[in-house]
Amino acid sequence: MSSNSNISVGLLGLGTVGSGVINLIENHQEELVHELGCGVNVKGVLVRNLDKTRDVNINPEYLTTNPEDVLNNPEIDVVIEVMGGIEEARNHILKAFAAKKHVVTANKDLIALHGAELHQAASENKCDLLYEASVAGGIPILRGLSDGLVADKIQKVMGIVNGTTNYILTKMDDEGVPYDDALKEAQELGFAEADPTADVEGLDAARKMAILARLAFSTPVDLNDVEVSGISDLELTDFQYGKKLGFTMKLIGIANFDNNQVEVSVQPVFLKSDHPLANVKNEYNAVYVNGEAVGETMFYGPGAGSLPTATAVMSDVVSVIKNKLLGVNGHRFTKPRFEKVLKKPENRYGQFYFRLHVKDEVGAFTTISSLFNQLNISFERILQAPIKPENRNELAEVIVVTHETSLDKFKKVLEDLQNVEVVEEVKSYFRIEGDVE
Ligand SMILES: NC(=O)C1=CN([C@@H]2O[C@H](COP(=O)(O)OP(=O)(O)OC[C@H]3O[C@@H](n4cnc5c(N)ncnc54)[C@H](OP(=O)(O)O)[C@@H]3O)[C@@H](O)[C@H]2O)C=CC1
Ligand SMILES: N[C@@H](CC=O)C(=O)O
Repeated sequence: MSSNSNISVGLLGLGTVGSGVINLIENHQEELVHELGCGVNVKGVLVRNLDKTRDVNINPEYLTTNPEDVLNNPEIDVVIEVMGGIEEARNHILKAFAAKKHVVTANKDLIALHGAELHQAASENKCDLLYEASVAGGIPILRGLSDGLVADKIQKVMGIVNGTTNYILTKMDDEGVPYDDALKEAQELGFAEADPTADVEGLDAARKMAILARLAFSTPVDLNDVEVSGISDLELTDFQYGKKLGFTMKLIGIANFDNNQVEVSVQPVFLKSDHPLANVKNEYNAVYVNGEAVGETMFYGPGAGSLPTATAVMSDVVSVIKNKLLGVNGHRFTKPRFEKVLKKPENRYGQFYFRLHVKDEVGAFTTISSLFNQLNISFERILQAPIKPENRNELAEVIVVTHETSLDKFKKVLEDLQNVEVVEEVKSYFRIEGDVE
């Protein structure tokens, strides 16, 4: 320990999250002292550009472009990685462990890909590795799973785990803001990743769902096991039909575990308007966790942004320091309990929405209905409208809302629709969620 009064931390990164961490350390020092019995100091901050104007109060002497000034600084006990990226961050963290420093990170890209390796390195060096901020920003969801619900058997985790896309979808749906403008706002507010493709294509949410599924189900889910689709090619027409049908569009992560089989996906989903997640707006996230004993729980809060994310980082820093002060190794990684078995499509169920462009001719509708009937997929709702008045006799837009069916039947009917002559084009299709169960 650097001294028996204050504890020193070093940061890798001083952007949106790093600045929030500095702010919290400065403005909540009394809370930290009360909780820990000592203060928390910052003794080194790695940045890329020393000349950048920073809106945080940091002694310029502590800024450096040399990672060794943090990783091998004998005064620093805890390294906080908030620089993002994968390879460099991974190397820095491995070096920090080798120098017997504990690590707190907000980096879901890294944990989703190299979590097992980093846990191993932490264990070998008797160091802590904590990453509460990596999933759902300011919501203490990882601690909720690993502490609060640790004695339960978790069956389902479902939620909105990306702030940027939720912000974009809310703006598009509620205010009709065009996609590009809404994305720009989310970037300006510091919610988006350095490359926002990861947000809008669903990859950021997929990384978080992989981390959640591993922790909730104790099975080694990989990023590759998560089926992903994003929001970048959504059309306003579907939002409009959604409104008519009482649905709200959200990017939803779904992870289920039953009979020791797992399924994890991230996709734009139509939520029925009474679904509790339908009213989670802007950068807010919410995660449902269903456990065998506890039943339904919901975790809700800001999923991105400087101070909310810094709160999660600092909760880990406080845990690590408490472990240090108590002289215990708080590294809580346990090997997965269950071998990974992915659920087969015939055992996965959902309700679906299709938007079809159909040739407006006699018998077309009967042909389409028969494709669904052959697979025993029944309809909950059907809407039909001409595409444009001048095309009245050529194409009609048909919206089909099915009852629940298996994923293999959904895939089969989708293929059949794409191959039948009366269907000019399958314009879009989405999963629908009615209940949390
Ligand atoms: N923004 C958010 O709301 C959330 C972000 N996260 C995660 O937190 C991490 C940080 O995100 P965020 O703060 O938004 O990112 P920013 O892009 O705002 O900040 C990154 C910081 O790291 C520094 N940096 C980046 N690469 C290097 C490098 N190679 N060498 C030295 N310094 C480097 C930058 O230096 P410089 O300032 O000189 O350019 C900058 O200070 C990411 O892993 C992100 O996924 C997690 C939850 C929420
Ligand atoms: N880009 C992420 C930041 C937090 O993890 C998001 O928008 O959720």
